[in-house]
Amino acid sequence: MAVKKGTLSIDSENIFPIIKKWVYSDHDIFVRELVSNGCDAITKLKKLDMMGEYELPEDYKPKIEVIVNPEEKTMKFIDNGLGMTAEEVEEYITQIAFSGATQFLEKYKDKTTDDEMIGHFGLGFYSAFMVADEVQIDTLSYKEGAKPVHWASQGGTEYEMQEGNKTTVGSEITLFLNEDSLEFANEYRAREVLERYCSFMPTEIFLSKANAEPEYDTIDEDDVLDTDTVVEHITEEPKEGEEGEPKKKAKIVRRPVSISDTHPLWTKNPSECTKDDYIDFYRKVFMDYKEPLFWIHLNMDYPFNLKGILYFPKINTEYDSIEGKIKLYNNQVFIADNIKEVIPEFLMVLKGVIDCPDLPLNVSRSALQNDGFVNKVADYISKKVADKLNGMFKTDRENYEKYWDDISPFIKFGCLKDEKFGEKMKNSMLYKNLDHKYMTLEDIIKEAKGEEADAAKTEETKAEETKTDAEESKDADAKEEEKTRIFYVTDEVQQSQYINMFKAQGQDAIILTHNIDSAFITYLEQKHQEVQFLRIDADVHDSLKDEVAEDEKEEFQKITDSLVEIFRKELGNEKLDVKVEKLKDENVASMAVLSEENRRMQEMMKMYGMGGMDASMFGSQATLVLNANHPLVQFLVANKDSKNVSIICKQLYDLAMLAHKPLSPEEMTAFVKRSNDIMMLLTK
Ligand SMILES: Nc1ncnc2c1ncn2[C@@H]1O[C@H](COP(=O)(O)OP(=O)(O)OP(=O)(O)O)[C@@H](O)[C@H]1O
Repeated sequence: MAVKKGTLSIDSENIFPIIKKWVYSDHDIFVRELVSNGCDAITKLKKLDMMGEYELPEDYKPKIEVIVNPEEKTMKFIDNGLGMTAEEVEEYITQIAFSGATQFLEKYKDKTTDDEMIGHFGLGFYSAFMVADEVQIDTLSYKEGAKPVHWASQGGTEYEMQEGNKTTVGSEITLFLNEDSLEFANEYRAREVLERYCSFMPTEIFLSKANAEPEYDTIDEDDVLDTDTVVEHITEEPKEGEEGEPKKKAKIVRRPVSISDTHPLWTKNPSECTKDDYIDFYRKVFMDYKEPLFWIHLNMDYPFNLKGILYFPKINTEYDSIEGKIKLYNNQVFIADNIKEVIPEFLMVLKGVIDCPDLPLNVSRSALQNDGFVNKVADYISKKVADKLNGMFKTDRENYEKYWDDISPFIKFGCLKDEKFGEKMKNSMLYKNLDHKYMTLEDIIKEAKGEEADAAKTEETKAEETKTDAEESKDADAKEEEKTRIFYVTDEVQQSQYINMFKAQGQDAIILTHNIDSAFITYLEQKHQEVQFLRIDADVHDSLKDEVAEDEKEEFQKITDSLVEIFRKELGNEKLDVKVEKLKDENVASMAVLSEENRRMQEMMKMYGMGGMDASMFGSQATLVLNANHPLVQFLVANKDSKNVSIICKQLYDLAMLAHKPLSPEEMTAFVKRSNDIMMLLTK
């Protein structure tokens, strides 16, 4: 064939995505593109064989070789696929964005059922020019009588093509790396990139360094395979003092190890995979020594093709980063990690692999976002996750409860982020109560209603007889609006005093200690208008106190007024909120409550960095609750002029606050000193 010169032609319709692709991609993706072209070429050749258009040699072993040569600054990609004729090179390579895959599929679409081709866009090959000054192709087509072709281009719009000297069917692409990209001629760097993109490609991939000294292994003679190259047979005599026959060994050229696992676990039928398979795969892919809690094997053919495995990792502490990793593949070719357009955001805390050949991944990410198909995929994934969790809730409650603390932050995040997921999960959400028993919201509402009814009953029966009709209908309206109050604990240690009081009265609360819970509580209140959540120190629950009898009310008011006055004076705070109650728990002299509304407001201010502002602008500080049943409080009422009044008031106040929130350093210092003073009194 005579030397032929020409000009690269550009299919202008497709130029736009090319530019985007250049802008959006990492430089090392050329490796993925060239290896996947080789895979495609092999797939095509196998198809031709299946269809009787070509006969593969008996010993055909599909493979891609990648050879780096640091001295010559080159990188080669060699495949034994179908190769190209000169016409094909011209058509597929020189016309950028005229993909041979589309034509191939078009031509054979009725004869082959599945579309396993990776490339569709006709752009990948040119990514080589991101790292190479010159690219050469040496190729020999499978077609009878085809002549080898040598093609070279220096990245401009010009190329040169002539007859080549390749003798085996397939293609060899040589990149003459540019000065900025010499790293890719380094074997370790090349391996790193290959492992990143090509670990699960459907063809075996072997990396080597040109002119490297061969490496050898010595193995038992019995283990030698036909494919091994034996360089020496060795007879090992038993060591001195050891009995036995001499051992027959063989020194062989080290067997090449493929970079790719051509049948990754996700491509298998879930019924064929064992627990160990899943765990091994997890460890290998995510380098995580911890065992995942459980997993979901996604396997869908219709209406789109999607396979994958999602793992729920163990999250040890609240401080562990809960960022997961979802690797996205397209026909076993790695595309990217954590593509948030495809994978619902809340699933990003999981680890896993998803292979979806139908995704339009060669377009820009912003286009993905609004793609209806992509949204469907995301919906499918989150539906599957919800199904799995609901299934566990119903049929494997024991394990579900065991995992709950680990998985609940993620599930709650999912509910907040994804309306449909929240809807699907709503009956499988668990809440831990004070006895660390897991309950559903329905159970809790029932329980809370029962408790409220009990507490109110005694009062009602007393007042019932004296009620007029008008009063009764008013009561009914109020009840309509009355919400079921659910108390919760955010810190079991800090709030232990309240917990004890609750427990003593057989009152329950739920434990919500994760960061996400405050947002989740608001979400629950929106979804369940009939309930209201109150932190355990937000109010004195009716069941914790005795009612003041009608005939004692006047006297009680007097006591209250005098206590308010004493405390305000002794603590030097005219605005101090003081409330007097007859608490059932006789061990509690004082406690603090902060209304739920005020506390949420203060927390919000803190979150938005407004901590320095005066909290009282948004509501009062905590209210001091004094137990009128407690002797210390009774002492104060009876002995207003005692010299110990001040010390008792301050100590009661600090003790109440201590169980409610951490004291400031100054408050703590004063508290410790005062405690010592009190002990000194005992010595007198
Ligand atoms: N190693 C190869 N063996 C045989 N044909 C090849 C090889 N590399 C490229 N081709 C041909 O050149 C065409 C263009 O390749 P290119 O990588 O530019 O695009 P693509 O693989 O079709 O699509 P994508 O942009 O998605 O990679 C291919 O469709 C194929 O027909």
